[in-house]
Amino acid sequence: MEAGLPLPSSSLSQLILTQDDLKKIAAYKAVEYIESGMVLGLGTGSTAKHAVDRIGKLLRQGKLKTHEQALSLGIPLSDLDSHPVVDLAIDGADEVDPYLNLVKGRGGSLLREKMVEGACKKFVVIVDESKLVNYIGGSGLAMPVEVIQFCWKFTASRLQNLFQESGCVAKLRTLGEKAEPYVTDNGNYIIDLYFKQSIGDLKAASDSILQIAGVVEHGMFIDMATTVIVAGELGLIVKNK
Ligand SMILES: O=C[C@H](O)[C@H](O)[C@H](O)COP(=O)(O)O
Repeated sequence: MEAGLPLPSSSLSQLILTQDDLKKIAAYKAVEYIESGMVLGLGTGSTAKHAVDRIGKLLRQGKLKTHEQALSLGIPLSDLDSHPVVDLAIDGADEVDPYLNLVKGRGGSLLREKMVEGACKKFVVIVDESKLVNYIGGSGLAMPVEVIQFCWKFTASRLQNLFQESGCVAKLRTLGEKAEPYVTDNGNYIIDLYFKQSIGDLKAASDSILQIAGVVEHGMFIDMATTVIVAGELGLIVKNK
């Protein structure tokens, strides 16, 4: 589907939609939350990309206005040093649980996103319905932990031991045939944790992970999302905290 604007929810079931179409529909819906002059936090990934494209287009059309010089897409860039309070962040996620807790970072970005999204007044998450899980880790896919390179095997083993009861397996994230370690935009490695069962209390799990020296940050975004927009075959669902 060539989506210009998202279709009304009732129309979605009459079309064959790809996963990328659903991501675009969720992203365009989130852009409706933006007002001129807001300080925005924009994430990375295939879903957030649609939101960034849409914002760029609206700026170029003059439908959203800013007071600053436009950069490549017409979106002026800043950082938390200059704008410590962000009005609205829009970003994708890898998992969303029923309480709107998230897993992020399967694309390699979690630390900077957590800093920005932790500083925002509203955090709107955009996902297609494949991202919904019953519990964090429930997809069977990775929960990433960013660690410093020094003695990463030691850190990985401590992480795995922490969640032994949940059948945790910790793996260094690698790239390509040579299996070179993936290096984050902060120069760190990522240890991906795979769980066979729920890890239970997420806050307690978070605290335990962060207490390990060598851990920089993890990909659980607990109690941070204020709204989650889910696009599925049957339409759009907006879940609010
Ligand atoms: O590491 C990447 C970010 O956390 C992304 O927001 C997350 O992986 C979701 O990406 P996508 O929208 O491509 O599924």
